[in-house]
Amino acid sequence: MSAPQLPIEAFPAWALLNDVEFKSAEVRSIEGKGFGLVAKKDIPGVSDDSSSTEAIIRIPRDLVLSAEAVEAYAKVDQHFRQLLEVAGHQSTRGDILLYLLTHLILSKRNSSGSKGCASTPWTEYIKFLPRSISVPTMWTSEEREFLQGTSLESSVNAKLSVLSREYDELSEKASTLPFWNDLLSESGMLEDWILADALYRSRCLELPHAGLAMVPGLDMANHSPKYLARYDETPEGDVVLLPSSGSGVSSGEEITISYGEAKSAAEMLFSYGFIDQESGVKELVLHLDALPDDPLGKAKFHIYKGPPIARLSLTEGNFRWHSPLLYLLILNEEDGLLFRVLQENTSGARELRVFWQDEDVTGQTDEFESLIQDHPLCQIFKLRAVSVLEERVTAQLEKITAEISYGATEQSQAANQPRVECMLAAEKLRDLEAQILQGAAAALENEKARLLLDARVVTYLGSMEDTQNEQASDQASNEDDDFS
Ligand SMILES: C[S@@+](CC[C@H](N)C(=O)[O-])C[C@H]1O[C@@H](n2cnc3c(N)ncnc32)[C@H](O)[C@@H]1O
Repeated sequence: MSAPQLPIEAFPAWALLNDVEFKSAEVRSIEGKGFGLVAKKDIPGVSDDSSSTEAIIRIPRDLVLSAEAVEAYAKVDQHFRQLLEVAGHQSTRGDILLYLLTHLILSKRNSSGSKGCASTPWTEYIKFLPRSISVPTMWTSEEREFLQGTSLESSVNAKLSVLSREYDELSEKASTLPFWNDLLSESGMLEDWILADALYRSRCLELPHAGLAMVPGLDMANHSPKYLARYDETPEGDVVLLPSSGSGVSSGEEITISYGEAKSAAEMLFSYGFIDQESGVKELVLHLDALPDDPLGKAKFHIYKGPPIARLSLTEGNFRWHSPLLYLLILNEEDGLLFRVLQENTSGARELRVFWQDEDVTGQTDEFESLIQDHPLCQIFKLRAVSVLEERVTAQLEKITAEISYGATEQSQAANQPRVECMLAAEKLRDLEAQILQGAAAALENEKARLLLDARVVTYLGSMEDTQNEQASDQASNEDDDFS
């Protein structure tokens, strides 16, 4: 059974009952975006004295779903307290997800008349939230195939594996609690966990004091790069939505906020389920593997604690890349990179450590770009990094430009058919990423050509060639000897 929903017409009553002030905005349906906030009168812009700027909406502190609110709920509900004790306290996200899951379950059980956990304003509020969110973790497996060749192909599959593992761990930990054991064994619970994650990802924001949080009412605001409002916390901890510029908002206009100005198309689709047409951010993340036949590959991935990625960006035609890991991946033992397993004197535990030019750099594995700076072969190392990245970019470009068959058609709104909107979102991502990869391939080719002209690289490659020629002639004369 899926959790029941309330019509949005019931929202003003919920807001009134819970002291949420909607002074100059209301929730309305917005074409192609679900619900959104719309100005119900002209809203003046920010005045010079910002303390006199009137809030568009105000949400009392008690309704904000933050780490603090989860703890407070655990104090009033013993079932939730037990769940939090066995499976919570690992991250704010994890605790908020437990709260959302509890409230999704609660909203179903209340409607079927049985007892559950203590009700809160979120028990009703959660019924206004969508049950299907356009983030790719909620796409069907056929719809996810549209992402083939994009940077989201592997990330979405990896995220789904993590969600499934998280749910198994939760069920395992809660199996000692009869109340939760019964509930979590019901069918459809993994889907509710995936829904809770999608709700959190697409609606959570960072407040200056409360930290990561979900704010009912404010989370009805849609995103625009030309946003008209911003949120803040008052000294009392209430959350307010304020006009963000001097020009204010006209009556009937949609009141948008910014979900982050530097997010790439893939990040927007992954977290919010749409790609912002107007965004100028052209960025792409590529996952990196160990180089083929690198005997140190496993050790490098073990010791490197950052994400195994290369970040590519195109800004006004200028290409940049950033990948601390890549500089570690291209170094070898002959260059002066060494791994050692050391034993801790006190605990006896064994620990892997990495050395560069005999210096222990275990704590600096993301600093190899600067660690190699003074090395005589620095330009050679850079050439290796650029060549490896160019190969990775070319391989991705081949994948992304390969034909994929779209099962969706204009009539595909029929049950179980892949949805056209998923196909269109994936196509948009594919086009944007192909553009970035093409720009990257051309720029890396130029960077490689420039490095190949560097005097130190020319000397080094020349000396390598001489050595190879000598070895070849030695081998040839040995072979002559053999035949004589
Ligand atoms: C914080 S909620 C905003 C309220 C939401 N529209 C609703 O109906 O509940 C974020 C979600 O709104 C939608 N959204 C926000 N801004 C959008 C935009 N510019 N274009 C399309 N969808 C948008 C996306 O589905 C996103 O996951």
